[in-house]
Amino acid sequence: MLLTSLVEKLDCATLQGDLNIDITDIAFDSREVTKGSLFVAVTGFTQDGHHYIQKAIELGAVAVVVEKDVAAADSVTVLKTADTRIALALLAARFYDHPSEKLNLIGITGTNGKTSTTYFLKSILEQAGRKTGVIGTIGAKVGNQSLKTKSTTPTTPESLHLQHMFADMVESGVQDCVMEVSSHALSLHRAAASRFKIGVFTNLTPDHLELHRTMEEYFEAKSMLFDLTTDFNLINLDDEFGRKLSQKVAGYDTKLVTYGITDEATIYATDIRYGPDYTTYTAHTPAGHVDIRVNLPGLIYVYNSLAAVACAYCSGIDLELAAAGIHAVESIKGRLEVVYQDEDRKIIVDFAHTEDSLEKALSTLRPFTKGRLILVFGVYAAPGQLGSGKRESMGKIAAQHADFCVVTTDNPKDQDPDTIIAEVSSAVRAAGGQYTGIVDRKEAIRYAIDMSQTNDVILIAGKGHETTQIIGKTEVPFNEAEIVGEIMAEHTNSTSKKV
Ligand SMILES: CC(=O)N[C@H]1[C@@H](OP(=O)(O)OP(=O)(O)OC[C@H]2O[C@@H](n3ccc(=O)[nH]c3=O)[C@H](O)[C@@H]2O)O[C@H](CO)[C@@H](O)[C@@H]1O[C@H](C)C(=O)N[C@@H](C)C(=O)N[C@H](CCC(=O)O)C(=O)O
Ligand SMILES: Nc1ncnc2c1ncn2[C@@H]1O[C@H](COP(=O)(O)OP(=O)(O)OP(=O)(O)O)[C@@H](O)[C@H]1O
Repeated sequence: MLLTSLVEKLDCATLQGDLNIDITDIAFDSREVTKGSLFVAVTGFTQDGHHYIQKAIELGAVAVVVEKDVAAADSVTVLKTADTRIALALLAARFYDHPSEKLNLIGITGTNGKTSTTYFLKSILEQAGRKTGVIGTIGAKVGNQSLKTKSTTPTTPESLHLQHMFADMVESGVQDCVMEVSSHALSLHRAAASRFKIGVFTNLTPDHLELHRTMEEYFEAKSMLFDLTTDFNLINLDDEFGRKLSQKVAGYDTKLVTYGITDEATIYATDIRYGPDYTTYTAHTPAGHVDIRVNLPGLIYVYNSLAAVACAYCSGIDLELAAAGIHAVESIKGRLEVVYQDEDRKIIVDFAHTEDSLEKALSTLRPFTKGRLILVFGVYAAPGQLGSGKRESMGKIAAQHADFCVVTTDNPKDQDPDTIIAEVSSAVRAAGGQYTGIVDRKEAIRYAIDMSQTNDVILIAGKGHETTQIIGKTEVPFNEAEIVGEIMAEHTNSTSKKV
């Protein structure tokens, strides 16, 4: 594509060089530059792409987009713009011919529930016979086929990769794409230049405050999705920030549809009944009502599946198909997943890693726990005041809702595990909880299993579907379902030896 056509809509100044040159590819990482590329220099958190311009030119870049004044060889064209992350998104969308506009693109944002809602919605769309793409924490998929991505690809990929994925989906005949949109992605403009038919807001509770600093900033970041939607803004009316958002977008051209468990919402649930491993309810929409059975326990799965029903309604899908789609989801990896069960105990793995989700996971399990509720958990949070706040609040929730806590590591990264555990344990103690601290997460799980008795339920919270722990800069394999299996096999062997 000619550079002049690529930058047609970009607000930029030409500092040097010719615009009538052919651009064969775009890169924001010098290591990925190929001959004929346009290199976009991004100012990062740890590095500065402007320092890699020379490297990019050596690898074949013929043009560079910058946001700072830099010296570059006369042989390349240099364009300057105010924000290169925004420029990257606009250029990528143009390069791939605006693929998001050719999809029924549904973006889901919120602190919790994005992945689960995505699972339900994908299943509904497939029941309706539509070829569906998914982009999120579980990777990028078309049907059951995973798209190739780097292991470091975030929940919401960088704009260049995102537009490439959309283009591949369009080419392979995908009609609907369901995508998790993180607040990081919105703040860093990864989704800018994407057009969403539907935007969904699940909820907002404290998380990621190392990036957003205050809840207000976090809310503003999440709200950015609703400036990118064209047809429907679908918002959880029972969430405090959902209400605030619905007031904010009420005057927008995009239609506001709310969901919740009171008939104040456009789409709402009644007759909710909970079982140990399922939930049933009736979903009411302006197109009629339908009985829903979700194969997961708890109110949060009423909300997540109701959000999916609401998307189905907005996409013109028959409500019976929506119900069938939700019923077809047998389980979700790492979401209240029962990884072991015998007549004595039940062991559950869940991705709860915020105070709100931990409280909800424990309260969901409590009514179906005849013995004790034993919690194994860790807290990863930024150093300093913000991090300490998260450790304190999660420790308090744990003490209030679990009968015994085994405090361990989550992803300690470069922070001292003993300090993290001491901070969490002190919050558990202050709230009157029973606990022990064990740094090694596998040993912590073993401790919980060893202390468990008939009718106890063990909840291992924080890692969910993840299969590694990040300790220092190293990713160590850590598959909780397998680890529980190993420990239980050792138990069975030692019991049978005694017999
Ligand atoms: C904190 C954060 O979001 N970081 C993102 C940010 O990285 P950064 O600013 O640190 O980049 P950097 O390493 O400083 O490099 C700056 C620039 O120099 C370039 N560079 C660097 C080295 C080199 O040799 N050559 C070169 O050109 C880099 O490609 C980059 O463009 O910009 C990068 C490029 O745009 C992103 O890939 C990277 O996301 C990383 C992978 C990440 O882990 N992000 C997480 C925190 C994230 O986004 N999480 C959300 C939240 C999920 C949730 O809800 O839990 C997500 O969507 O996954
Ligand atoms: N609607 C909800 N409200 C509160 N907590 C929830 C809700 N849905 C799920 N959770 C909790 O949050 C955890 C993560 O759920 P899910 O993966 O669906 O959210 P997510 O938004 O994709 O999270 P992340 O951005 O961290 O990947 C679950 O394991 C569960 O404990």
